[in-house]
Amino acid sequence: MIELDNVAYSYSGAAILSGVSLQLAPGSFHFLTGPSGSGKTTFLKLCYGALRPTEGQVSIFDEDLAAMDRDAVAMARRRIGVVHQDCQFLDHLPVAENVALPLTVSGQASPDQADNLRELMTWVGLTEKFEALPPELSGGERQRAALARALILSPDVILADEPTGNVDWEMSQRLLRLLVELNRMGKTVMIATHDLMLIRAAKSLVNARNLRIAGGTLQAAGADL
Ligand SMILES: Nc1ncnc2c1ncn2[C@@H]1O[C@H](COP(=O)(O)OP(=O)(O)OP(=O)(O)O)[C@@H](O)[C@H]1O
Repeated sequence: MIELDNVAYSYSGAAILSGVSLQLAPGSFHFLTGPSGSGKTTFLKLCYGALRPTEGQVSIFDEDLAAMDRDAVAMARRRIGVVHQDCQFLDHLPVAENVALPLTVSGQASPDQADNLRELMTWVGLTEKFEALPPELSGGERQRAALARALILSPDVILADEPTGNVDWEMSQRLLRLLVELNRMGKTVMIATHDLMLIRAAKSLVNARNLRIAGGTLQAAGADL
């Protein structure tokens, strides 16, 4: 689905990642850990074409990112749901409109999708929050709304950047169960997280591959997780 081959990335000459190779196979489940500032968000951005590698090759759904123009990247992005670390809501729009925003932006809003939106809001447990504004949500509600927005275009791949940041353990487990359920439906999932307890909790639910970024390279995470 997504493949990185010997990828390097630098911000204005400052090297962040080098020699990174990975295949995200259909239906796979990955955790990505690493110290703060090690490059997890950068790695996810390379996976969904928000950044182009300084060296090496990124392929998204079998297309070489280097050969894709903005429209082609935008089309591919519709198949990748991203849960951003900071949620990135428009605070003046009700939660349901924020969740539906990818539909509106991609010109796909239709009456059918109103049902889809309702179903999704129910699935993440936010039926009561349709009309609420984002600042009125709790941390866990924000994270679930961010997940719903990432799913509104029925993506094949879900990339979640700290989806359980700032929520309690019960909510973390609830979010994990939602992501595992999506994986059981056949979706490819990658979760970047600092939360090693979450990774341990996932062991009984899903056969995940655990990766770690350290010293600018991507490695298999140790058995100590
Ligand atoms: N737009 C940018 N311009 C310059 N440097 C950046 C930019 N974005 C990130 N960086 C730097 O790149 C490095 C990796 O950042 P990144 O956000 O990928 O790390 P992270 O592992 O996701 O961190 P955290 O766990 O704290 O979210 C950091 O040193 C960061 O300061």
